[in-house]
Amino acid sequence: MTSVTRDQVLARLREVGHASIGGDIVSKGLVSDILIADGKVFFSISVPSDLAASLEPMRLAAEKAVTSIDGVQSAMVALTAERKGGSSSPQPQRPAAQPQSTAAKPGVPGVDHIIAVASGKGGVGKSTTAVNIALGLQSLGLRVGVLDADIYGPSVPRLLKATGRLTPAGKEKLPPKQAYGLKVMSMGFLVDEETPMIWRGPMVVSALTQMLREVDWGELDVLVVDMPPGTGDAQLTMAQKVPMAGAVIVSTPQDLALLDARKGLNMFRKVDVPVLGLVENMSYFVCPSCGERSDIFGHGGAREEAQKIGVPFLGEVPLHMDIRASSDSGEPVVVSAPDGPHAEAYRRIAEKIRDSLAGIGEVGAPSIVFE
Ligand SMILES: Nc1ncnc2c1ncn2[C@@H]1O[C@H](COP(=O)(O)OP(=O)(O)OP(=O)(O)O)[C@@H](O)[C@H]1O
Repeated sequence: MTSVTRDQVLARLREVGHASIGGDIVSKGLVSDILIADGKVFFSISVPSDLAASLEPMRLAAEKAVTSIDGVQSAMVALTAERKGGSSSPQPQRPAAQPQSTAAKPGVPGVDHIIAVASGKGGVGKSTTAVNIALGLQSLGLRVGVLDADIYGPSVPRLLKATGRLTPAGKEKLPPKQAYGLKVMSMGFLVDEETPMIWRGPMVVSALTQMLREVDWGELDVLVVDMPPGTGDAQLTMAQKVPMAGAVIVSTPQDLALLDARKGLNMFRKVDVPVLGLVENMSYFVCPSCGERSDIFGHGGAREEAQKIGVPFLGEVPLHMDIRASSDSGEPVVVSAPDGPHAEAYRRIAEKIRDSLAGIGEVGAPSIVFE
């Protein structure tokens, strides 16, 4: 396959412009975050947010121009309001300064509720919790999708045994993969594992908005977004840009993790996304042979923390070999052992989430505009 270069991409993009920006997008310095991986090209065009809707034809023209380069299989282009240059991560717009448009565009047509599953730090079992909650919601009769927004280490493909690649084809919306009845989309389906991490940071917001808008999600009651771990700029920007109905924070009982979880909570509060509650993962350990329970991390911290800060406690999930083994083999415990106690724990959490979503309705979702 012919390898595509950044210069080729820029040369072709010099042919794309719009009267409202007064020239072509390259000369105006509007193109950033160019990522070329395996014949696929991703990049952002920075535009004033109030012009984003009218510049959609320009975005499509840019996509088409790049797709016509020999060796390019597909192009994904995002219009962003971020400035080119500066730090490697997108600069969050402070919520206080950000007007909430009353003429918000619908987030994802056909998707009733988007919920984020987040954690203050990595390795607390956020992705495992996200997929099991998604399956729990599905077992309650809801139509559910999973969007893996953890572009630094997408683990949903492995957790749901949904591997392989997806190739965007021109204007057609990308069909999500299917796993255990869930519709699934992950950056892992689009980008090579070797894609350097340094390229992924700036892509996080544009990649997510593309995965939301350019994937054929169909009709869904709930789309569960597995957020990247942490509470940095990328997460904050994402929480601002995705029209989320609510967030679920996953934490282990360790104090440190709880401090981190509090950061996660504050992040969503800053951008007016309701926190649906806290899940305590790896809450306690039950010895498989003797049945004795050990609170190895100091059990109960999340419940107390939830009470203290006034958010619902959604439930606890034990540290158990079966949860780990089923996750790691791509058969989450809710489907591999649906009658067991762990599946029951996730279903109970899912019930609480379903009930609080019913309370929020569509009216309560923040009106956040895609840029
Ligand atoms: N309740 C549990 N009991 C036993 N193992 C668990 C449990 N929850 C998660 N794990 C295991 O912990 C590891 C990390 O889980 P997972 O990938 O879900 O975490 P994460 O917070 O999403 O991590 P990262 O921040 O790296 O994306 C996995 O091997 C998973 O199987």
